[in-house]
Amino acid sequence: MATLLTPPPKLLFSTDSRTCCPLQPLASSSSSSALSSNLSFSLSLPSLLNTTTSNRKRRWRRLFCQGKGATNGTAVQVGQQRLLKVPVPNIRNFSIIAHIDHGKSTLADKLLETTGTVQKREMKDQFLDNMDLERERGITIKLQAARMRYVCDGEPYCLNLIDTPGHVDFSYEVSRSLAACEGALLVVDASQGVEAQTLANVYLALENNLEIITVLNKIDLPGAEPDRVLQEIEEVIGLDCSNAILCSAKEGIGITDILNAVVKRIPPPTDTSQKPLRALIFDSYYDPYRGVIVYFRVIDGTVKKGDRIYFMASKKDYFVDEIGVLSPNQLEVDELYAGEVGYISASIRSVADARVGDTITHFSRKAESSLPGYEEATPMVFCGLFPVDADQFPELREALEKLQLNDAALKFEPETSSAMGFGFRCGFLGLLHMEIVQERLEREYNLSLITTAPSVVYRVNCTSGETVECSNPSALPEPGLRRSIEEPLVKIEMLTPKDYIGSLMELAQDRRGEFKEMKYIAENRASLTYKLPLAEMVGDFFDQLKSRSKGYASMEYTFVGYEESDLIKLDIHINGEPVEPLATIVHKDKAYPIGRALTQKLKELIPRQMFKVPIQACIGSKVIASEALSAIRKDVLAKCYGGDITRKKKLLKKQAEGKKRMKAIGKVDVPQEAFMAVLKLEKEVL
Ligand SMILES: Nc1nc2c(ncn2[C@@H]2O[C@H](COP(=O)(O)OP(=O)(O)OP(=O)(O)O)[C@@H](O)[C@H]2O)c(=O)[nH]1
Repeated sequence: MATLLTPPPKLLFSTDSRTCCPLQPLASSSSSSALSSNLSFSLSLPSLLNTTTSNRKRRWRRLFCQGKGATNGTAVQVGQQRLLKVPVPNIRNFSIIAHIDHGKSTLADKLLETTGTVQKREMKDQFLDNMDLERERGITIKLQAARMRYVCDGEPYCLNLIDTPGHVDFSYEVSRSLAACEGALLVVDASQGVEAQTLANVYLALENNLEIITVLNKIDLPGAEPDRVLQEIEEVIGLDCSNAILCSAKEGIGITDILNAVVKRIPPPTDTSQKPLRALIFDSYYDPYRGVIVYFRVIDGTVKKGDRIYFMASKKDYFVDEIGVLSPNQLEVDELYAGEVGYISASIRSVADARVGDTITHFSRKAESSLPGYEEATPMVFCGLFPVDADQFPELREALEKLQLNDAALKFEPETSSAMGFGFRCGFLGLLHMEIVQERLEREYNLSLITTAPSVVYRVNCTSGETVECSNPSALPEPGLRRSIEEPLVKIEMLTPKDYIGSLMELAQDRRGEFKEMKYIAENRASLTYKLPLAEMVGDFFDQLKSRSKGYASMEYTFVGYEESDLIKLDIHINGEPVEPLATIVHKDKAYPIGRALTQKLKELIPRQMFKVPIQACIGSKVIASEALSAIRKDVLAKCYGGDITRKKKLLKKQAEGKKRMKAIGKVDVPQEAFMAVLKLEKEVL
């Protein structure tokens, strides 16, 4: 067994990136059939390190046996370059763009399978969706890339596929991965047609001057209407659909047509290997053994192992420890050239140092300018995270620090709350990002958490002329110190069948939406555009949109800036004392209904005390809603049956005085369930 665990001969892999496809078993001739055979040796050392020992043994054994079989006569000539040359004109870099659930990941899987990049027995659904969470939710959260080999008209090609996340929260990542490509497959569900994110993603692709190949997916479904949907694409997006490809990713129909179209219609990268290095980072993740692994596309120049590289936005420099391609497992090579896609490991400590969109260049021969489009991650949605068990605070800190290594967009700072103890105020890109982080904390780090209602970042213009950003109502400057408050706004586009237009307009108007435009994009479908405060959207807007349209409407939003608004801080006082964790920033017009709902809910949830407890919603010192929790009363008259009335009055007076004293010194403990229930209510009402 020990022999099986010795590393495989490195010669099994070519070390020239231009010829970096793994060695192929040498069939009787070097014909294209040999070239198109499956990648038997697509394992790299790093990918093996990521597997369990028994898995590793099994994989080594397979590799070893295959290698042995090969040297025994039929297949591989180890050590000689018997490999496919892939010159730059034979490289195609493309991405798949689609609305959520239109079949992007399924199609990516089929492409990998058809090109033999992943063998059928290794195939599990959504191969590129690595995280458990992604598989369970059926959505792509992190980007993945894969290098495929395909022979078209006897000519071998290297196709680099970059899978993109489909959710609006990650549109920056989508835009960067598109910037790394020359073309894109636009996948549209033949039964559903154009949806909000189809449009948003197409616009991103057009901005990046990509060649777009239209693919109608799910034509196997009985409800598929390819002709109608093609017409819709032509009318709404303005793309010529005469050469659109009909496909069923599930049934494997039309997959070779797609691969041929990628080769024939998407232009190859331009060969700018002589220029100083410029490589665009389109993804990065943290590996506990090797530090950050950066996925990038070389735009100009070349990069090789041992080079000293420089990140132009983070201004940090590193030596390249390892460089390779993704096939889709990491496969080490010596050098990568302009036009190619690969990964680098350079002992980088945190993904924040190698952010998506940053440009890699050589330390000694820096490029004149960085690649355009880099943006810092700005969290848009904030919430407080508190451990249910206060002892878990250090674990929560550690878990957040670890997650942050892998997620440059996650921001957090410690927060203390009288009701919930020690916790963190965390910033996220959007609601899905927030849910993912919460779920990963609970699942991967075994923490049980209380989450406060999500809020947004307000800009407070103070009387001193200073502007402060505030995401926490309790940190809002006093009314006397602030001149105005600005809130973030988004432009939201909803695509809906015409039957639900009224109901969605009502929803947007209820949420302080400002109507912008309505257009019919097809006979039965309309697009509604509103300008809406982000704070109104972070609640249950998306759920409401789905339930009011029976699931048929879709939406997409973009941040459009800050605007001054009539916002106030709504405080909750219990027994005359303000309870900070229950304070919220709300629009003046909504303060009354929210105040009423909160006080009523608290009345139900706080246990009765020995004295009367007023529960009030206040704006500054003005009470706008009030409820009273009646006191638990001991029947002090029980024992004086038939007694004199003055005796009874005396007893009642004494009781009333006692209660008054109790009230003055009494403290009401608001139970944790009350906080949680109120936070839930806040999410619903806001
Ligand atoms: N009938 C049928 N179902 C399909 C086809 N392609 C995908 N599906 C199904 O559609 C659902 C969504 O597919 P995914 O590949 O996860 O969609 P996606 O676009 O990657 O979704 P996100 O990662 O969330 O953006 C899955 O249940 C697939 O099995 C197809 O050609 N025919």
